[in-house]
Amino acid sequence: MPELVFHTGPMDCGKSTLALQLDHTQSTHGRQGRIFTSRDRSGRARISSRLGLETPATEVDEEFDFWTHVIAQLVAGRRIDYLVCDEAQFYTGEQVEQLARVVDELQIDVYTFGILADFRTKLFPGSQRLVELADRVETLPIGPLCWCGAKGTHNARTVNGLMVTEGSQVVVGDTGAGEIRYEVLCRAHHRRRMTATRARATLGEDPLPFGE
Ligand SMILES: Nc1ncnc2c1ncn2[C@@H]1O[C@H](COP(=O)(O)OP(=O)(O)O)[C@@H](O)[C@H]1O
Ligand SMILES: Cc1cn([C@H]2C[C@H](O)[C@@H](COP(=O)(O)O)O2)c(=O)[nH]c1=O
Repeated sequence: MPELVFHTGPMDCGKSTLALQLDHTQSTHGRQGRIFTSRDRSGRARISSRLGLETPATEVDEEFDFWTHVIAQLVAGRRIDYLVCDEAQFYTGEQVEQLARVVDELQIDVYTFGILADFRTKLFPGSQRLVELADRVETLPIGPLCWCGAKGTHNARTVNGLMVTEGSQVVVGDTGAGEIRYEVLCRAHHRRRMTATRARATLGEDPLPFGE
């Protein structure tokens, strides 16, 4: 049975890497896929992984229609067995519904990848619709750690080093350096706005995971 699968986890847990691995495995076994992304960090229409792998992808903007796109390819005589869809948190609810229709009516597997929630812990619309419609939601097994050593579960946004809880839902960025950056924290430290920088300033150079 074809499936709509949502692979999710916080930033930097290996989603894009898994998307590329999945495409590689499927294509080396003779299956024909199509690759999509939306607002990749690289600034180009590509799936790019922090491990260094990348591959061209079709950019999904707000106007993009998966159903029309796939039908056009099939009508032109091209075969499609599966779709790989990265940064799916940025898709609209309607686009996720189109993906579900592609699975149900065209018997095409759809593998989606994206973060669940934004820096305010609110679900992205695309992710919410995927949780509602997917046949399976898979959480990646390995993820980043909070500075305290606990499992990193929540995405924090920092502006000039300070964690913020207001602003646009979408600001493309990375977990490395930069004026606006992201840091994955455990829930307790996200709730207390205790980033690694703040922990160092408050608790000393080598903060222990207790008593802040
Ligand atoms: N040099 C490296 N060697 C091994 N793993 C790495 C290296 N650089 C990054 N990673 C791993 O790559 C993963 C991030 O991959 P990526 O696919 O970009 O994540 P996501 O799409 O979830 O943001 C992390 O698990 C990180 O530990
Ligand atoms: C938390 C959060 C993230 N984003 C952006 C930042 C990145 O460009 C992507 C996530 O990419 P990754 O491959 O999972 O690392 O989402 C955002 O726009 N708003 C947010 O709140």
